[in-house]
Amino acid sequence: MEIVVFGAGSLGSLVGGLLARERAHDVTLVARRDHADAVRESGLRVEGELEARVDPTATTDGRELAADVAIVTVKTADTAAAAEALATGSFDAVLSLQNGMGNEETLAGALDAPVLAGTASYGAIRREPGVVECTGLGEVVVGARGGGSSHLADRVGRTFAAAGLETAVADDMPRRLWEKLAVNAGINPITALADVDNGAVLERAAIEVARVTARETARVARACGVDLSDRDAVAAMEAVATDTAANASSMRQDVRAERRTEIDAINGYVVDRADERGLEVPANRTLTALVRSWERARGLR
Ligand SMILES: NC(=O)C1=CN([C@@H]2O[C@H](COP(=O)(O)OP(=O)(O)OC[C@H]3O[C@@H](n4cnc5c(N)ncnc54)[C@H](OP(=O)(O)O)[C@@H]3O)[C@@H](O)[C@H]2O)C=CC1
Ligand SMILES: CC(C)(CO)C(=O)C(=O)O
Repeated sequence: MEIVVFGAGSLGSLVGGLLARERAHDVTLVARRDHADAVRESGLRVEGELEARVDPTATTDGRELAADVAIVTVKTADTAAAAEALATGSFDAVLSLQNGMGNEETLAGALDAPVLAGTASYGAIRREPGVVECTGLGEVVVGARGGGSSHLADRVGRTFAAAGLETAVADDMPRRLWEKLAVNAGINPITALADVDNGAVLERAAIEVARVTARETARVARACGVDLSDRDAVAAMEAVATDTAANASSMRQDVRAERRTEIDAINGYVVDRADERGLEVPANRTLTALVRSWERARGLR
């Protein structure tokens, strides 16, 4: 398969690197200049939980590309710009592996190609130009963004699995996206604001905040017509906090690097959907306000 990875930073370099192993697929990374130059000069090194040395094509120009599938791995604030660039190209399918909500809608609004939904629970950090570390093994889940079966999702899922990525094809993507949202809503802002590893969310008072946040998210999901119980949302959040106990969440990494976070697409999304339906979500509202204050104070919004 010909595969474009748009936004090859941490996750995109890991997924693109794994797909390029043994030249299984023809992978093009769309990356920033330093990373693209390093990959062109010396290839891409995957280290950590998985190891590989691969030679994908690398470019800084995401316009007018063509491939079987484009995988979008930019941060949520960059999705609209990614969609605009991808709209100049030609793809059989476009797949978002981003966290947060609204990415698929943004992509679908700008693109003629069908847009698939996805989640990734692999952990990745781009350590230096040309080098990405896999900080945790996980799974990629792909499926039709509205739920149901999809031949395209089956094809993309088979491609990922054949390249050795742990992959599932799901017919309940709306529920899975809301469950992942509950996980990120519970873990990310707490770890970012308290500057702690994911495992600390399970301790003392933090766990109550994380549980309430996940429950509120599940209630809003149900109001949006998605069958996610409070119990499943809390269980998913606690399982991920346990499995990734030693990880620094992506929002904590953003705060440490003084970058704008994905709060708008995570807790902020829960607040917006709750407001539309007259629901109270005080934990999500408080966490959103705190992270936004931090961003505002640094001129990031
Ligand atoms: N990292 C992880 O372990 C996981 C991440 N995710 C999700 O995946 C998404 C990506 O996260 P992550 O990989 O950590 O983020 P990164 O910031 O590491 O990667 C995104 C990369 O895309 C680059 N980029 C943005 N726009 C363009 C463009 N137009 N052309 C070329 N490059 C571009 C960014 O550059 P710049 O920074 O200069 O803008 C950055 O290098 C997020 O939604 C995150 O929540 C999900 C699961 C795990
Ligand atoms: C699953 C989790 C919480 C892992 O750190 C994540 O998705 C993130 O950090 O954004």
